[in-house]
Amino acid sequence: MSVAEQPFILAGTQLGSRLLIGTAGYPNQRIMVDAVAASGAEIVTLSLRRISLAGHGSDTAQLLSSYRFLPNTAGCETARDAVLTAELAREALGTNWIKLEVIGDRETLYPDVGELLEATRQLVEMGFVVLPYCNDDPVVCARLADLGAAAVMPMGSLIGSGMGVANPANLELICARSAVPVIVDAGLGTASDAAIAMECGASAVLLNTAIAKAKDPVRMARAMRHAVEAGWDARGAGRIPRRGRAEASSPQLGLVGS
Ligand SMILES: CC(=O)[C@@H](O)[C@H](O)COP(=O)(O)O
Repeated sequence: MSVAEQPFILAGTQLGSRLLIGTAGYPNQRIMVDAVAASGAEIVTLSLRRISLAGHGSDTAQLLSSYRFLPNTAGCETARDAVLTAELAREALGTNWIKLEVIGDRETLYPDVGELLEATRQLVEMGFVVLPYCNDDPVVCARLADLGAAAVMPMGSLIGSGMGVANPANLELICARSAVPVIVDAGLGTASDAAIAMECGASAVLLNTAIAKAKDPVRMARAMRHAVEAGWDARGAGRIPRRGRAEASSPQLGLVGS
């Protein structure tokens, strides 16, 4: 079944696209808007720091008003900060969906797992739809799902690194076990990385830098759209097993001399 035929259900909402994209770091707003359109994404992330709370000017939220917003708690380092940021985002954007980032290390931007679990617990209790960015660790992902996260968002690799899916074996394990959708978030650098994430069994991918910092962001957004669809279809189609020997792809029987 192709992407178009099989809907993606996230927190009870049916979505046609399995690509979520970030809105930061584009050369200018026009390119950002065109890239978002080319990606086919329905959900865009917004950092609260970039939303105009004053409600004037062509801020990012106004330009993207036809999309579903996923505010994120980028820059938060404690559960307390993240909960406060989520409450402000709900007020500013009128959505209870939140991409939860609680960073534990400023150099690697790795999550602080303890604070992340605590923030998830509190936000779920407060009625938020929580989508936590987390380590590619099956135990952490299971704990987040147990706490009521609507999806888990394990890292492909370090945010902004473009290193792709650093640990496909972990990702396959997470996808095979997860009770909630798995959205691979961060580190994807090009279209093949997005396809690999989907082939590992992810329900969707979230990315920003690979598109925003590409030489041609609109073209890369289109490539990502196709890659996510191709990866989903390939996963559904079932890949052939890897073999350490050749096997003729054309039948040999009946050939003269065989
Ligand atoms: C947009 C967003 O939410 C980022 O914080 C996210 O983690 C994306 O990472 P990349 O920029 O590596 O795609």
